[in-house]
Amino acid sequence: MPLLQLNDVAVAERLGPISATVHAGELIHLVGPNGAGKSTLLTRAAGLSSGGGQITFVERELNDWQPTQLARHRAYLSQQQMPPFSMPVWHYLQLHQTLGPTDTIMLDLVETLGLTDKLTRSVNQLSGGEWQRVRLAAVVLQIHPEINPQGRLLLLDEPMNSLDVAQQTALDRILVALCEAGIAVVMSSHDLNHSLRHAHTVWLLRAGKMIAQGNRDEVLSPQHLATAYNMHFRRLQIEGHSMLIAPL
Ligand SMILES: Nc1ncnc2c1ncn2[C@@H]1O[C@H](COP(=O)(O)OP(=O)(O)OP(=O)(O)O)[C@@H](O)[C@H]1O
Repeated sequence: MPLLQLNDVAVAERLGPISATVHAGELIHLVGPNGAGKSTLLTRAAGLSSGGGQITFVERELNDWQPTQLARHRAYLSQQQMPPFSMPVWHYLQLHQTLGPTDTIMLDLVETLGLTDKLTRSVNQLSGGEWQRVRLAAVVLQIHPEINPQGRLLLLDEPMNSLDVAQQTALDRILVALCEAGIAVVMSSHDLNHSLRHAHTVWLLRAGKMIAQGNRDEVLSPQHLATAYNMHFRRLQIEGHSMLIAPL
């Protein structure tokens, strides 16, 4: 039984119709050119925008969920925005925990994301990458299986934005651990080589339509990518890894 089922989902003329499924523990990368509809699809899947088609989440129509109940089951990270307020990092993180005594888990996560020395700093005095990591910690805490047994789904709009390579790797490890614990993750990305290496499933969008979905090796083929980006890609094998190169 899918965790999330999208049936002919559309948003005015901007998106769709798109049909796709998300299963527990699946790591899905949503890729495609600028304006393809990735953010629009994520807001629909998060229940934050409306439009045509039907979305079922945990066997119930998404429209039927109460916002507070939905917030216990899925977390959503929008694209980077600077904080419009002043508040210590630790306070911002505590606001996002829905259940139980959680300090140890919060501190572990904060350490993994390199934020331990930023806990008392105000969120509006962080660098762009530090604020992005605080926002990521907050949504991970919201659906963390050891804090919130109802957590099911994490939707992330370009989560790697502003993160250096070490922080990207730390986030990859966190996402793998969440998936192993049964959380499904759907994240948009512009880094095709990252998706080729880490995604379980790839959804490739262009102009609001899903042009391919499924196994990363099949979806991220030069043929599909040429359709999506109007560019010629080559796939090379380097030290056992498949890599995409777009010649100039
Ligand atoms: N609020 C809005 N009102 C009208 N059109 C919008 C709105 N937001 C986005 N669009 C349009 O919808 C289309 C899809 O936008 P969306 O932000 O979902 O794309 P995206 O794939 O996330 O792009 P990017 O990679 O640039 O972040 C684009 O043509 C965009 O201009």
